[in-house]
Amino acid sequence: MTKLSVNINKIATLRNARGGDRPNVVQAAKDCERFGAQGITVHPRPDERHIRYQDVYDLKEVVTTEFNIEGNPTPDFLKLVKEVRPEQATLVPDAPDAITSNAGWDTQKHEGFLTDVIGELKELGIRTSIFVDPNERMIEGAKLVGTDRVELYTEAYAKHYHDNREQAIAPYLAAAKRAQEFGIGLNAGHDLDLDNLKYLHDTLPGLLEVSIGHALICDALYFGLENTIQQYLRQLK
Ligand SMILES: CC(=O)[C@@H](O)[C@H](O)COP(=O)(O)O
Ligand SMILES: NCC(=O)COP(=O)(O)O
Repeated sequence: MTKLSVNINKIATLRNARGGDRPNVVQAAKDCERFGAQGITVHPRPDERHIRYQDVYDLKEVVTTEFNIEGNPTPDFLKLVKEVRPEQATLVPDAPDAITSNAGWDTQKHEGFLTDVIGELKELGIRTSIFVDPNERMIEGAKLVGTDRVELYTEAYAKHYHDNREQAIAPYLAAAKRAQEFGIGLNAGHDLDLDNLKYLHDTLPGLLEVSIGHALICDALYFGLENTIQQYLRQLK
C-alpha cells in the first residue's frame, strides 16, 4: 500500500499572505486526515516563509497519522526534529534561498555527515528518509549511511511524463529496484499530480509513501479539499 502524505506548506503560504490565521494550518491538517490522508508533511524552511517552526510544535499535538518533517539538517532543524519527534524525518539538501527543493543528496560525498545525523535520529526512534535523485550510485550511498528510506525526487519524472512516460520513469525504476535489493524503503515526491501519480504508483515496486503538496492544494481550489484528497487516494489503489 502506498500512503498519501499531504504536504501542507501551501496552506501556510496562504495564511502568511495576510499575517493572520486564515486558513488555520492545524485545522487544515486535521481536515486532511479526516478526508483520508494517511500522513501530514511539512517542510519548514529557515526563513519560515510558509510553515513556521511553531506550526511544527502545534501540529505535533494534533496529527494522528504519520507526521513527516522535511528539511535541511541544520542545527536549528535538528533541534526542532529532536524535540518534536515525528514518525519520519526526511533530510533534503536544499539551499536557504532555493525557491523549492531542487536536488537530492550526493550520498557518497556527504557519507560521514549523513551517517552521523541519521544515527542520531534513529536513536530517538525517528524513521529517516533522505531525498535523492534516481541514481543507483546515490542509492548505494544511501545504504552506506544507514537510512531507513529514500525519497526519490520526482521533478524530472513529472517534467517528462507527458513526452515519454516509459523513458521518464526508467531511472526511477532502476533506483527503486536497487533500493529494494538493499532493503531500503521507498518514498517519492515533488511535482506529483493527478496526471502522473497513477503511473508512478503502478510502475515502481514497493512504493511506500508519496508526499504531495503544490498540485494537490492547487486542485483543491477547484475540487475542494475532501474531493481532491479522495481523487489522489484513488490513484494509489
Ligand atoms: C522535498 C520536496 O520536494 C518538498 O518538500 C518540496 O520541496 C516542497 O517544498 P516547498 O513547499 O517549499 O516547495
Ligand atoms: N516531498 C515532496 C513534498 O512534500 C511535496 O512536494 P510538492 O508536491 O509540493 O512538489
